[in-house]
Amino acid sequence: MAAEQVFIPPPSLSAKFEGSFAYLTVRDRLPTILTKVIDTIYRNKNSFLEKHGQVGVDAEKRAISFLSKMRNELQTDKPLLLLSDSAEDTDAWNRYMKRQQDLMEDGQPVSWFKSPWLYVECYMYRRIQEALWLSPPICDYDAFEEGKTRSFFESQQAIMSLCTDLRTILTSADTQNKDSLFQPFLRLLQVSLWGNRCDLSISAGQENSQKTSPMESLSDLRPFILIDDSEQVWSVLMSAQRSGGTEKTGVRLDIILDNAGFELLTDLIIADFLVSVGLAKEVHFHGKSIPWFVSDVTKRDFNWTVSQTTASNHKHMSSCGVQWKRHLKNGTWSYHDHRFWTLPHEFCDMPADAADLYAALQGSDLILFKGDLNYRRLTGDRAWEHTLPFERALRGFRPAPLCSIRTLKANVQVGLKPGQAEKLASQDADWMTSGRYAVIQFCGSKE
Ligand SMILES: O=P(O)(O)OC[C@@]1(O)O[C@H](CO)[C@@H](O)[C@@H]1O
Ligand SMILES: [Mn+2]
Repeated sequence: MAAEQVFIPPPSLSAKFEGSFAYLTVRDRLPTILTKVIDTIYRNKNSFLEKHGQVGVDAEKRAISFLSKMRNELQTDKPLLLLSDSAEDTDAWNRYMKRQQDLMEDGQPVSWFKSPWLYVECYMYRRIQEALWLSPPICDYDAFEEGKTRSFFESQQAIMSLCTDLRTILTSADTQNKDSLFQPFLRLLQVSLWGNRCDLSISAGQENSQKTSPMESLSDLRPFILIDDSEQVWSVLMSAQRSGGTEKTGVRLDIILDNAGFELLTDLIIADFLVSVGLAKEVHFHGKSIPWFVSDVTKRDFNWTVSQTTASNHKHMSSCGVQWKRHLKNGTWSYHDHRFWTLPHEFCDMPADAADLYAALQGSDLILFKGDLNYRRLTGDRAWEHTLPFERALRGFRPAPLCSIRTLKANVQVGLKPGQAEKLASQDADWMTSGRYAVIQFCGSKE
């Protein structure tokens, strides 16, 4: 194979690089998150007692002992351990550890500070789940639920104004003149983008809800969008219109969800808009099968959010909720939670390691990937040159036209113009990790 065809990607971000964002995350933020999980389980002792009797209290102690042991391993950079629960993905996790072990230099064991950041961070959340699965009868306890529901309740004003905006847009929408829908589309896409700032992992669980209506701040936030491929997303939506003909027009849209709370509302809002005006004929939502990165959406969060919205005494919120329940009931909307979304793999591994999911996504016309962790997995969480084209960083992960909708909270970013990163770094040292900047970054289907 000619030399230029051998494409060796740069190293994975890792805590082995002292002082790096990965290092600070593994040293400080992950132990903080883990301690909050332990405290939450401890505070729920009485409810476990009421619900399960003494076995519930024994289970609480058992889970806390597993988690405290893991925290010590993390803080003293011990080797990662094979998973010992017998879940559907246990073998996949343990095979992945072997893969990572084979990549370690000098035969060092895989460990918290020496292995790739993406791997060890995902591994921590899966070990939290292992601690609960090994502690019946509290196996299905979600230690992050309080934070996720609080984020929903404390974003009520923003949610109400967003639902009101949607009803206003739909009341005045001229669905026969699709071009007239471009501006509302742009606004709702940016609302969904900025909804990604409300994530409880970057805040290590600190309250991080949306207080004001995002619609009013879009123009102020516009300069912070470093890449804006909204028009390319729009042209994918319009192409389905032109080939619409007589049958039901609109794309099949897949949204790879990120955070519960306000961000999930923004995703449901734009999905409802696209279906209601005929730009999408079906929407597949993809969430997580276990609690993940503190605030990521699980099936329970998804269903709870739709029900809460429906039950609201705010008329526009409740009418949105009623409509969303209708979409779910008639199959226009569907929810999926494939295991791959809570594995540590880079997305370029999906064709080999989750061929069924990759094949399913190939049936999509447009895939929206929400958030920072999805961006890290799309690009492999590697120290790429900032000007590398996005499709190169995807390394063959091209199931369908896709777009990352992401606020920057980790130091990986590609597809920038020459000089753009240098200018940003001169203005704002932590431009890649503060969440102040964002991208709407598109990659079309393979030529
Ligand atoms: O995917 P999200 O919710 O936008 O962000 C996830 C995140 O907060 O967690 C990791 C840091 O702990 C980073 O990927 C990112 O900062
Ligand atoms: Mn998240």
